[in-house]
Amino acid sequence: MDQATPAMRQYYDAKKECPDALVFFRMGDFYESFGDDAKIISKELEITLTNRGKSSDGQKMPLAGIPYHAIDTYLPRLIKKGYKVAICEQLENPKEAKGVVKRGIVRVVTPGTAIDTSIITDAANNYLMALSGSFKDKSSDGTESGTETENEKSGKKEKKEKSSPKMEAIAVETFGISFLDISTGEFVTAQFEDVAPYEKVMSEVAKFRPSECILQPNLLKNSALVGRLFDNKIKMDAFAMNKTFTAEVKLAEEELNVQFKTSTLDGMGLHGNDYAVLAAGKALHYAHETQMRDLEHIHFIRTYSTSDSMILDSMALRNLEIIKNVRDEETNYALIKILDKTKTSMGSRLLRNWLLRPLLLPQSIQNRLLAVEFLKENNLLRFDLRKCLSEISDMERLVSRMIYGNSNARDLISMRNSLLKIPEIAHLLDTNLLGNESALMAEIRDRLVDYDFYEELIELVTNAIDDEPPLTVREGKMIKAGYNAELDELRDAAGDSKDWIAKFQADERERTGIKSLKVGYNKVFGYFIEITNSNKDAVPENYIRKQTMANGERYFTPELKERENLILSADDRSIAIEYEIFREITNRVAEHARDIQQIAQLVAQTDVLCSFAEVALDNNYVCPEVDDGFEILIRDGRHPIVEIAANDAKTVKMSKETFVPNDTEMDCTENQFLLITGPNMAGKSTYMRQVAMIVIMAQVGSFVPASYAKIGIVDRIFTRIGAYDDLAAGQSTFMVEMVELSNILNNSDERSLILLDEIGRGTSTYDGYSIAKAVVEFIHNKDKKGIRTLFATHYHQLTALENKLKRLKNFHIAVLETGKDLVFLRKIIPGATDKSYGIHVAKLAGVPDKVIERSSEILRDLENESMIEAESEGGGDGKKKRSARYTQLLLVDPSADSERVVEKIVEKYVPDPKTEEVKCELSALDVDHMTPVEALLKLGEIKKKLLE
Ligand SMILES: Nc1ncnc2c1ncn2[C@@H]1O[C@H](COP(=O)(O)OP(=O)(O)OP(=O)(O)O)[C@@H](O)[C@H]1O
Repeated sequence: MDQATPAMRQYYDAKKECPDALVFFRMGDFYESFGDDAKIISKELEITLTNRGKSSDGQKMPLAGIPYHAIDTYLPRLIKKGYKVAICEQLENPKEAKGVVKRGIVRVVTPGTAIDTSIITDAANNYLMALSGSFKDKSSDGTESGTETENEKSGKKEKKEKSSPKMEAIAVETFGISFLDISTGEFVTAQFEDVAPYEKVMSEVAKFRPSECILQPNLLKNSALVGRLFDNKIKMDAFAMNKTFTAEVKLAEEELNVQFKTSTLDGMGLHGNDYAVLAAGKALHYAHETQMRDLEHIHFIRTYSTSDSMILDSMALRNLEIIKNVRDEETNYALIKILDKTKTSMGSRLLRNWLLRPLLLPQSIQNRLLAVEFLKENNLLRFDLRKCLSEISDMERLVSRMIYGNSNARDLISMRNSLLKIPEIAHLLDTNLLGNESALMAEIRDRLVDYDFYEELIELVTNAIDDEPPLTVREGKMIKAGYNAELDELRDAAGDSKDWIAKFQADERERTGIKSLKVGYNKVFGYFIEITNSNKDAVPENYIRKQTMANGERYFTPELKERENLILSADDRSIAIEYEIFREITNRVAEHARDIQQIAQLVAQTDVLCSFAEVALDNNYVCPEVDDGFEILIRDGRHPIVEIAANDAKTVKMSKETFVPNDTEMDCTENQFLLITGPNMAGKSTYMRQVAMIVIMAQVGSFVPASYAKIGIVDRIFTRIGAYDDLAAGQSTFMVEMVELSNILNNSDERSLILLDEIGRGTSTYDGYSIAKAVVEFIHNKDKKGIRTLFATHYHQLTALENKLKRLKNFHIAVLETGKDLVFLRKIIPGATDKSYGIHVAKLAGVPDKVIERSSEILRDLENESMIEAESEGGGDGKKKRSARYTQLLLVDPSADSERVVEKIVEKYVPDPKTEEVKCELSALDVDHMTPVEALLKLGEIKKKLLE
């Protein structure tokens, strides 16, 4: 290292300071990296690896360099792959004692702290997650391997949850979790106790979708937890715990107090919640460490609890396709995509937050619903509001960029234009709110009216910044004429200089007689006189050669050089002044960060509510009634996604059937447990999901796809749908099913809504059936009031339970057998069915005929042998009973609506005897051997027959 250049030494100093980061070292117009960093960068970015200088052991150093202006292209590629990058620049004080340019780390970029627009997407938050906790590892010797906890007795108690046996091996006793989005300033924290880590942590991860997680070191021993975080592509690292737990908590508390300018965290609901404090403190510390500046826009931390809103765990989010669809994990055909017609990124982010946290208080839900109703009814207002909203930029992120010093003059213009719209929105609301149509919209209006600071900012930016400023601050020409006297003088001088140059060119042409003589300028050579080769003989003696070209020479004169110095120093000076003014203005805006963030939230709310109104109109949704009761009444309910997908398919002329609406009637008395049977592909899962989605939409404050809906508050939705394994946690498909089931059985109560789809199908028929039956009985009898449950099954014998369990009702999805074909009616009707038509569906799916025929044969044998004995209730001949019940279900006793559908389908599909006869006659004709007259006579005969 002795032979290393000063630059190289500085590089290694930076590396020491940030050993886990790839260091990008600014050298002139390039960022360079050396050694192992260079090798990684060259490989990941596919750029050439060269060698430079010598390291301490005399070897050449690998070097990788990227042009500094290309950093925005290359950096995101590394960050998205999970790397941490330290950027080294020339520091403010450029000269060291011996005239060496001093460079050092100016910022560190990591996946969870990136603010660059090239890395993060507008419509989503970018969260850093911090996780602290103690856990008992009972899987080995039964000793606790977590941190010693002096404060375990303290803290807010979450709803106690029982962990499943498998989970106990890694049961967390207490943990703190914090999420920080430094691009918007959003900061939240929570503490949970006595929970199974998978469910709680993973459901928070599913909601916040952090890009990076810093963990208390002991948690890294929890391989199942780490495995799941890894599966979610989250960059993980341990945070430092250099002192005892108590001392670290104290430090975290101090850091938070300094940030929020408080002396105690009590007012923030953090008192005694040591793990939450530790997680929040570490997240904030990490943000400071990477950003290396004050983070004034983080001025508040919200302590939350999972019981503040409906609990939607990772399974519910996945199974109900709330944020992403199951097929390709994208937002297409996910509920969020259908509800999100927002005009601003802030609105889009808020909508996501609302959707992940449906409300529990009927009054708060009612407030949102009334606002949606008001906006839906006032078409002109909604149109005008949405027009205003579409002109508002992402104020949250703009103000953050100003705080980070990452903004440009265009950001100031965007901020000004956005602020200009605020009084317009307030005015629109004011003139349209005549009475008490919507308390929420009135509150938004009143709060918007209260702000007046922005008038001054609007004026400042309007007076100072050009309406179409350049992209980069250092290009100059962003400050308007007349704003700064010195700048105006310098610009005048530059203008004079232009005249001077023009005159100089004219004079020289005359003096030399060279008509093509030209005075030009470029960044490398400055001002020059260009003479073509054919005129070189006429060049005067006082011209000094500067550069040789292919077709001529470039010269300068002492006089031209003197003018050049004058012009360039004036340019430098004016750029410096412009930059100074720009900094002053962005600082002024940043001083109002807090107010701007609050305005941004009000704008976001207006945007989401307008979006709900728009969606309700477009899709014919209705306003649900929401109350504290236990009823769920839905008339003509539709699945919001399948309905849209069906319509989309129709518009592109793919044959997709029209969605068939269905009713739902649930309560905690007679219709607490709906046991749904029906053939494969009939629509059982779709129906169950649609009920849950309507409940979620209603509690979010959105209108719902139905003609009427009344929802008794649900505080948690449990789903057990579909089959998949969790190899990271060492669990088979059936094990996953049972772990989820145990979570449901242990933690559901009368306020829950449970969706169970084909419980027990992952094991032998006998085991599966036994489990399914026991589960039905358990849930039915669990709470005094009963738990609202939708249970789909192919174990038809379970339907006999209707006679035993008073709150259980059988329903089935009707189908119609027409000869060999099966028509899906998609209509749920009371009663049970006992056929799955699995072989029909297999045939539809293209399973070879041989297999289909053989399956039918086996099925016949099995039915004859009665492989699974029918429940003894009812007795009699199973087969006979089955077909009798089936016919009865289709043709007798369906609800009025069902009747209509059945009639329609029968009309369409059941063959008319007359038509059948004609068909037979037609197919028997040998047209090749008929004369035209015979054919015409036959046609007349057929026509007559049909008209009879
Ligand atoms: N009400 C409906 N209207 C129109 N199409 C529907 C309706 N319900 C379901 N479908 C269509 O039927 C398909 C199958 O539905 P679903 O998966 O709910 O059936 P299932 O009864 O749960 O089947 P399985 O028992 O095989 O799991 C859906 O993908 C959807 O396209």
